[in-house]
Amino acid sequence: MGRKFFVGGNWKCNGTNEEVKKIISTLNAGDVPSQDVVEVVVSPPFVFLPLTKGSLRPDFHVAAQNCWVKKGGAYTGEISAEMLVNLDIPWVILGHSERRLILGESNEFVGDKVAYALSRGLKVIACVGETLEQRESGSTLEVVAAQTKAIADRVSDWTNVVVAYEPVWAIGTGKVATPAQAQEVHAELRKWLHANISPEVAASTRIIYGGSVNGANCKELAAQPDVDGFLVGGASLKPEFIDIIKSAEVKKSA
Ligand SMILES: O=C[C@H](O)COP(=O)(O)O
Repeated sequence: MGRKFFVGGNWKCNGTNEEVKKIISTLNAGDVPSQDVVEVVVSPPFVFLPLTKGSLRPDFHVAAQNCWVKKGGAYTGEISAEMLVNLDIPWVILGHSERRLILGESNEFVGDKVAYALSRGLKVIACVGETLEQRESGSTLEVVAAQTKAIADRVSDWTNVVVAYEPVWAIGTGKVATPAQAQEVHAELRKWLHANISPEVAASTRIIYGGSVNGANCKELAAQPDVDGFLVGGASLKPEFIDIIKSAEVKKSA
């Protein structure tokens, strides 16, 4: 089953109103492959979601960077899945390592969030990935399997899930995983999905890579058989994001 290349841009906690408008106009002017070749989703901070949704080209989609774990209510500072649905925001990023590590989101909490967001009709970019310490101690696969299992325990339909493998040591550090390192973990994750969910889910679920992806390293990473796209942080704020989207062409010609 063909997996459409997926490029997500996670703007994280960056941008002013003016800067966001500038990023959007750069994206809108970008010459990129068609939607048949690549799915593009950008994720501004919550406050810029309406502006982004309202002015972004129609072939690019929008994601929130997080949402609450259950129905909204007395949860000060949170944004519910229902609110995102109400604003017609189709995607949400969940389990980003910055939320796991800085805000203490556990595997189970992330799993609950993924299940709830899917139940409300959102599509989810679910992030997994090991720290440097975990990699150096040889527990990378164990860590990403446990993170994925917590989601799998709560989710039966994977149609609307994209898994983002983001080694924490590569995020925002300029220290990108080598294509071989990324391929190794992606292949293992796919094997895990095959053994623990189904061959169909393993074959159809997109596993994207995140961590210091830029215009210069994206093509080599995209050429790896189990790399189905990217979740881009820093470079998604820059014009080179267009080059990263274009790396989808590598897959087309593969
Ligand atoms: O969500 C995106 C990742 O955290 C990657 O961030 P980065 O491209 O700035 O390393």
